[in-house]
Amino acid sequence: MDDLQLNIVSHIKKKPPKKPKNQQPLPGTTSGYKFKPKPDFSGKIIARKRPQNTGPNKFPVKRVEEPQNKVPRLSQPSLSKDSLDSTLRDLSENKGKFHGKNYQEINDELQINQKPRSGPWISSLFKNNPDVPKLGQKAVKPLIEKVFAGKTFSNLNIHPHSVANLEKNLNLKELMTVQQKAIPIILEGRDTLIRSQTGSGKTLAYALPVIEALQAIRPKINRHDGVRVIVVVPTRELAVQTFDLFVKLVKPFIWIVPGLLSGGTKRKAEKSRLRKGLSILVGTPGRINDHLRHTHSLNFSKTGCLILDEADRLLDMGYEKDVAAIVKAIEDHKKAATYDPIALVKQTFNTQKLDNSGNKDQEIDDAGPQQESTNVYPLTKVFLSTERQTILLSATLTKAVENLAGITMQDPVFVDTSDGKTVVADSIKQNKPIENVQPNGESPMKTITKQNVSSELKETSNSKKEIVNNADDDSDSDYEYFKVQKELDTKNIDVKKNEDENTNEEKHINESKNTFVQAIKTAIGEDELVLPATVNQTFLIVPMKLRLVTLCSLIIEHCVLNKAQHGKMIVFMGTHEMVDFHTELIEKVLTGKNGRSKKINKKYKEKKKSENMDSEDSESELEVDYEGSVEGGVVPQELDVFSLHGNMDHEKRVLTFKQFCAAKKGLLFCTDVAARGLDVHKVDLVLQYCTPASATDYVHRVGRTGRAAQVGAAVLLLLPSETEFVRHLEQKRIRLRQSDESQALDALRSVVPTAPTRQRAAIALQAKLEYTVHSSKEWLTMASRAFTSWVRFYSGCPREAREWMDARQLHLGHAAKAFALRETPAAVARRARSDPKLQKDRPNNRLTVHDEEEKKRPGFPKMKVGVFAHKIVNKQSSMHTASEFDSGLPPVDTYTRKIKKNK
Ligand SMILES: Nc1ncnc2c1ncn2[C@@H]1O[C@H](COP(=O)(O)OP(=O)(O)OP(=O)(O)O)[C@@H](O)[C@H]1O
Repeated sequence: MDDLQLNIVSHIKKKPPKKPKNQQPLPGTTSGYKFKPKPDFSGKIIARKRPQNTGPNKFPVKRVEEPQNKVPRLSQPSLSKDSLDSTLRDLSENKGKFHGKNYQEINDELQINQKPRSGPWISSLFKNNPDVPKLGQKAVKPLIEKVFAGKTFSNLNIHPHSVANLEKNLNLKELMTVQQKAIPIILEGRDTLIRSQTGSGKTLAYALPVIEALQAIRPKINRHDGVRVIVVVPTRELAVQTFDLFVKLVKPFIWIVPGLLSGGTKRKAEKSRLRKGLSILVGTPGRINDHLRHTHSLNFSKTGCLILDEADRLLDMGYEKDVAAIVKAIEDHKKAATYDPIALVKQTFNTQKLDNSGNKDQEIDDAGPQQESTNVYPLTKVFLSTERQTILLSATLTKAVENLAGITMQDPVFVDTSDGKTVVADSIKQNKPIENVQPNGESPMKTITKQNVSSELKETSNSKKEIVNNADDDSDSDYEYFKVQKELDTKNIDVKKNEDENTNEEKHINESKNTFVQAIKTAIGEDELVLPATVNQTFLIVPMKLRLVTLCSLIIEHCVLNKAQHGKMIVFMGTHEMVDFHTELIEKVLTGKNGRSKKINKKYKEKKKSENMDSEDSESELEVDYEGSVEGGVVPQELDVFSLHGNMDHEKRVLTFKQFCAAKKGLLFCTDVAARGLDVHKVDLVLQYCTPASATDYVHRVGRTGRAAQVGAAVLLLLPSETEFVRHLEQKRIRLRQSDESQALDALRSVVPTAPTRQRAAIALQAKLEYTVHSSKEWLTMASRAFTSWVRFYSGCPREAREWMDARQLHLGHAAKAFALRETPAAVARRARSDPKLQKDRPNNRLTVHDEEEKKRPGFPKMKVGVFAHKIVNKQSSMHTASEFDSGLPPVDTYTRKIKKNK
């Protein structure tokens, strides 16, 4: 890779390869070093081994006389016969170990003890890089969504206390488009599928009507009644954020109690919270399901509303089993509760009262006299019936969401807010009447069926059993069960329809159902994605070796030099190992602060600044910077660096998120775990350091900026081999502008003022980064781990993404440089293999995964992968999950076994 590498290699006695006699030298091969043509770099010749002081240098450097005591060269170990004998003895006695140390330890020691060569630092940073193509822009007209509706909350006819609370405590006055469209529909009690761009206020669009409907229930709801609303979100941070919003919204209605169940926290505390009772439950699917199995006080018999936020992500992440279990639990608990005649009579009585009066003064309230009148919404009646409303939301829809909608929703409405095709597609034109609960627990619709077509019902129940049995035989999954239920329901509706004299209405329903299906199909089929128009989207094509210095430059430019802005920046990376490594390295090198887990070699900490500081020679100035600034940083210490990924300790994760939200300036390195739903105030730059695996991921990552019509910027860092992704985005109507990569390093000159050019500044910074990484074994291990995880992530990307993420195009030697490593990829991989951390099993994001318990779970043992959607979705999903929680591949041993097998 470079000079240092060659020195290290020289220590390991290698057997010279056998040369066949009279062999002619290969073309492109000189006696000193070998050249090998690389197919990726369009005919360019790449030096595999760099010549040492041979040939003319592009940047002629002045050789400085080497002081004797400054940087000793590593001398070739001379082995006498005796020492060779003892070495061999040692090797045989210690099973491959050399003087009690294994090869890896010796190599690491060499790497750490390796001092920079005296004389000017010769860098290969700007050599042998592939050309950066200039991509022309295609004529793409992005879809635009109007964010604000131009109306106020008082236009919604909601409780005046809510309006006042929104205005005073949340500082929200004007309605957003999605809120204006969705809130009345949700209040009608209709199942709703909502698609609107990131940061467009979807959370409030469902939270507000749900609270409105709950506060209108009389007698007032009691926290011991059981959970009324369940909100399922894919990540813990989003759960915390959503819960916080509910807490703010229920302030005027203190009898409504929201609660949070998110993974990573103590189950005991959550259990006691559940025992006390919750009206609104916000949580991650795994944890909710966990409590369903272990906490008896969790009761869904009165749950009237199920909300699945970021529905596509929930399915992508492989949570379909958990979502199915939650839906099934609601239905089961509701069915079980219908056998309580007293509760039913009470419920029916209350519903009738609401129907008849709507006037609160006449109501009997257990909680005491009422102070004000309330509206009674159809959704309130849903809460008092055995019905359930389902709301699905996302900024991006997938086929899997359509399937989920088909299975879990009844007569749904589709709300899409993108301009030009704003739809509120209704599956029935008239509102579906909400049926009152009958004392026997059946809805009137079913009662009619019972009275009039008893034989039909017999047949139905037989067929129900039959189908359920079949489902048991075939696949025990809850989804199969729901599909069956759905079929039966449709059958019931058909029976009713046949009896209905009004055939015109039936036609009406069918037509409008088609409108809904059509609208969803169009939304998914057209494959068009919408991003806030206020986000300036650009991309930078940067050769592999320059990625790390470019990252530093962008951070300095944005978080340090840019005084006008708030300077909050999010950097998305592929794996959690990368996040950890970059957080520590950037913090150490740029700010000079020590991260949490570093145990830097004291020997190097005590290193003094170079004596050559005052030299006038610009080349040696670079040297000075390189040798002298390992201790301190290059930017002010105020820059706070945070990291967030799924492999972090829960408390640390939540704390980091809150700290980053509260910080005025800051830099967050994260995986895709932060890509969904997170609403961090005033993030003005999103940098995608690793290319996303899909256009959808791109949209959600970019969506962390430019929220609620604020201005933002998004930069996508691409390798020259990844440019196809820009075309892929253009097909989805996303337009990006190419930035000039030559200017991307400009900011570095401000931190290396002695450097005459930006290239020189980049070389100096790269040297500092490399020197830091090679200063201790911990650093080397961390860098190797990050490098290996990235290679695995890249080569394990979903098939669809291979169009732009082709692992065959990678130059791994260059990639190692982007992780500040000077070794060959093979040596890096060897170190990573010897790292015990990588031998561990992958975490799988589940709180309690007891195989035995899993087997006992009703419905799940025979769950088939891909029940929801076709196989590709599942394959992609495993990758999505991996990118968040892990390096992306199975544990090392499985991986190696696979490779061996393939060979
Ligand atoms: N009516 C409003 N007026 C002004 N700001 C609002 C309004 N409603 C919501 N917001 C703010 O808009 C921001 C984004 O809202 P929210 O997180 O609900 O967006 P979202 O559509 O769910 O985004 P994502 O798709 O990324 O999850 C929040 O900071 C929220 O406080």
